[in-house]
Amino acid sequence: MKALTANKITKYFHDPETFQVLKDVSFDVNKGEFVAIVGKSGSGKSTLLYLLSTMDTSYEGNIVINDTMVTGLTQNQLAKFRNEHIGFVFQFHYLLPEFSVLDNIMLPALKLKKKSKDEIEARAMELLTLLDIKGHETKKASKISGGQQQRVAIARALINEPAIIMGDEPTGNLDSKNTKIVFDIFRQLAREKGQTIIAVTHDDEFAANCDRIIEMVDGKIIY
Ligand SMILES: Nc1ncnc2c1ncn2[C@@H]1O[C@H](COP(=O)(O)OP(=O)(O)OP(=O)(O)O)[C@@H](O)[C@H]1O
Repeated sequence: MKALTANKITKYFHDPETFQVLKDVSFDVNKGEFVAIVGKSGSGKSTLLYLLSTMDTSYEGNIVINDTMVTGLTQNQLAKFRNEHIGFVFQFHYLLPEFSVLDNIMLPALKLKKKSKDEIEARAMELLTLLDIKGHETKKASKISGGQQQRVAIARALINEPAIIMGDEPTGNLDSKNTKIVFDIFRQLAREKGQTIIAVTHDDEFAANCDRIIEMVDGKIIY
């Protein structure tokens, strides 16, 4: 079963001059697959992930996620779709700095309103334990280290049990011990819960242990 299909994705940037950043990119990702996107700096990985995550809607081609054609949806429809189906871990994790670690993790689930506040808090505490950040839950997000913030962003991405988790260098700020913790969590989510993981990474070992590697060169998939 397909979790995501990208069909003939082409994108241009026009500043300072017109430049084709993605060239007719097509691929599928299966449900429960753990995929790494690799390639040299500037090859278009982050741009592609940004489109797949539905945050950027200016491209040609189309994207289907969980049987929904997301290309063409309105911004309101996309915001709702993202909160329900996609978890994000981006390089700049966009935590709310003045909110506590716990509130940051709980927020997407409180917005979704599918579970009670107590259930959401219990799940957030489980994630804190899993990611080895328990004990920091009442601190402001701005008052913990970069690596801890990264793990809070991962917990936040997982709270709604999204069908797809997308990460741009999800382990970029982490030491090898925490990289392994995060990798193992992703591995387990894909195997046991059928969640699909798509991660842009520069970490060769991380990529080599994924189910599949998608390699980009100059805006095209070559492998
Ligand atoms: N907003 C933008 N306007 C114009 N050009 C851009 C913009 N964002 C990215 N680019 C250019 O598009 C190309 C691809 O960028 P992208 O960030 O997708 O690469 P990447 O493979 O993710 O690189 P890295 O591994 O360094 O993160 C680069 O040449 C970059 O300079």
